[in-house]
Amino acid sequence: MIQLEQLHKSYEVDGRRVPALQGVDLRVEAGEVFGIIGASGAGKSTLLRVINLLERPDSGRVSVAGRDLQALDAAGLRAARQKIAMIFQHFNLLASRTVAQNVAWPLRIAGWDAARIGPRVQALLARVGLADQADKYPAQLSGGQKQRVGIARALALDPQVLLCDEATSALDPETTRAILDLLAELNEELGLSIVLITHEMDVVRRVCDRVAVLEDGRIVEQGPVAQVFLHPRSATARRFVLAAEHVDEGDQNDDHAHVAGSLWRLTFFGERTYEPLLGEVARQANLDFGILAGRIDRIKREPYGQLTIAISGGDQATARRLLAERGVQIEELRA
Ligand SMILES: Nc1ncnc2c1ncn2[C@@H]1O[C@H](COP(=O)(O)OP(=O)(O)OP(=O)(O)O)[C@@H](O)[C@H]1O
Repeated sequence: MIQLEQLHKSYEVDGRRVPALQGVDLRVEAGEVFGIIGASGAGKSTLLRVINLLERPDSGRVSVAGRDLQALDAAGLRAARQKIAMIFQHFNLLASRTVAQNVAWPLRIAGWDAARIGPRVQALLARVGLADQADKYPAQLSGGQKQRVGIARALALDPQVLLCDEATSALDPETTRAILDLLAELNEELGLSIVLITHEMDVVRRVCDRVAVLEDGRIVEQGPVAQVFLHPRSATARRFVLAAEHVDEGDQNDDHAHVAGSLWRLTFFGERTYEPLLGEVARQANLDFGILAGRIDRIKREPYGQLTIAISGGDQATARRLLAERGVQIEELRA
């Protein structure tokens, strides 16, 4: 669906070239929700804006739905962009227009008849839960409602791709969740491919299928969210995961240094997460364990659990075998 090859982009700042993208290769499949996570200045916005050529790369190829965007003339690019919609952190609504007029905007620009615009706008507003807000002005709406207007406007011309530029960063946690749920529904209902950029791993965990970690204009890690979230390989990915878990690694290491026994990190995935595995294995292997840290939650819809335990006594080899047989992944943090 989206294929980016060897993208390079730099900006000129005070006579110096500042690199923003340094050889990015990325493929997003049709119907996928793809997250790009990175710190401030990593190049996320630049990368997102290259996908619809709002930003032209210095070199590299951009192809969307099988079309090479750089080969299109102005009219061709305008047509292609109708299928690549975008929503923004600060919503970018027209303050002097009503909600309905904001949503109608792309339809008017695309030359729709007035008679078709009204029903289309009503249907879009109903879909995002704003059927009764059509005549309000943006200033009269909450942040979450403004983003819903942004989403309705983005969907107006039936896009194939939705680019989300930190779309929930200005929202509180509850509203963030509601907007992410809406995006997930639209992804499923419409088969819409979504690319979102964020600096929050929790956003990735809730909605994305795959994620790429961007650092200094380069992708340092990418893969399915479960893999990157539960077993991050790069220092950057690890930092984002720890931030999402509200864990201070230094404090945690200090705490664990005072605990006797072996330290294991266990990862459960899928429905097994809720089974009473640990007690059963401890009894069979005749060992004692204490839980030092842990979390049970979901990655998109899949439950997972990750527990750090201290083990003493018993038969560790048997415990290891029994856990592995039950699909639990074991990392030995300390023998
Ligand atoms: N229009 C511009 N002119 C000059 N430099 C720019 C411009 N846009 C981005 N940059 C620089 O390019 C680099 C990447 O910026 P970009 O905005 O893509 O990163 P980001 O990961 O989206 O950061 P943030 O989360 O802070 O928005 C940074 O060094 C930034 O200062």
